[in-house]
Amino acid sequence: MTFKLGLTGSIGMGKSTTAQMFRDEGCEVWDADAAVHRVYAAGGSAVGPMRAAFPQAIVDGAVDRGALKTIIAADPTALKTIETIVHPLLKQDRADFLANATADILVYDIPLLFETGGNAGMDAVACVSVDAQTQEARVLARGTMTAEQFQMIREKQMPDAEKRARADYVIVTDTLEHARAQVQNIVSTIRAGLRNA
Ligand SMILES: CC(C)(COP(=O)(O)OP(=O)(O)OC[C@H]1O[C@@H](n2cnc3c(N)ncnc32)[C@H](O)[C@@H]1O)[C@@H](O)C(=O)NCCC(=O)NCCS
Ligand SMILES: Nc1ncnc2c1ncn2[C@@H]1O[C@H](COP(=O)(O)OP(=O)(O)OP(=O)(O)O)[C@@H](O)[C@H]1O
Repeated sequence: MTFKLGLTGSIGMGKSTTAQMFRDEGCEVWDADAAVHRVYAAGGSAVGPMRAAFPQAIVDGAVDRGALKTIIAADPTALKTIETIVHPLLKQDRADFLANATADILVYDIPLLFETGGNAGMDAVACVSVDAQTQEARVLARGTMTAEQFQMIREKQMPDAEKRARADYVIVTDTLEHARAQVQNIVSTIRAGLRNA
């Protein structure tokens, strides 16, 4: 039997770092942000429809994320249009992952899991969380977004408190050691359940 665990959390809360910890425990991970990178790349399935909607976002045959962020900052409705184009294209990528997966626990790292109703297809959901100041400091330290761009993205996401309330597991990402211990606990609990199923 295969267990599907959704992994979600607001921007910069530590999803990617925590997803790697699940890989270290032998889980296989489908990463929605990485899938977006694949469809945006030259030759990717998003390039044609994105060119039609936002010609200025195409640079060297690929969707350019810097250009997209400028477009989103100038037009608050642009992100919705992008989602309408991109989200259906991720379905094939995700189906390919499932068809090739062999691990007992499959982790779906999806920032907008609750927002898109994707939690319905999961056996359980884990949410990464840390205090708002740490979240902002971590995102701005990456140097890929301005404070305004960060606030705009955060406002479009379900509040952290609501995500935590809806999740089966909350992983506090205050330190790497603490997060890893929580991941190991979750994996042990799920594997014990699989053995007894
Ligand atoms: C907004 C974009 C240009 C920012 O690119 P950038 O490389 O700076 O950031 P990255 O892609 O790593 O995303 C960082 C985080 O932003 C948040 N985020 C991204 N897209 C969205 C969105 N549509 N709504 C709310 N939050 C979002 C997530 O928490 C994500 O983990 C990019 O994320 C994008 O094109 N988003 C639209 C596609 C989408 O909906 N992706 C979400 C995964 S399903
Ligand atoms: N448990 C942790 N302890 C300390 N630092 C952490 C922890 N988890 C993540 N971080 C740090 O926080 C930053 C953001 O982490 P990460 O990229 O994993 O977040 P994310 O949720 O995937 O981000 P985004 O939603 O923007 O894609 C990184 O600099 C990472 O090193």
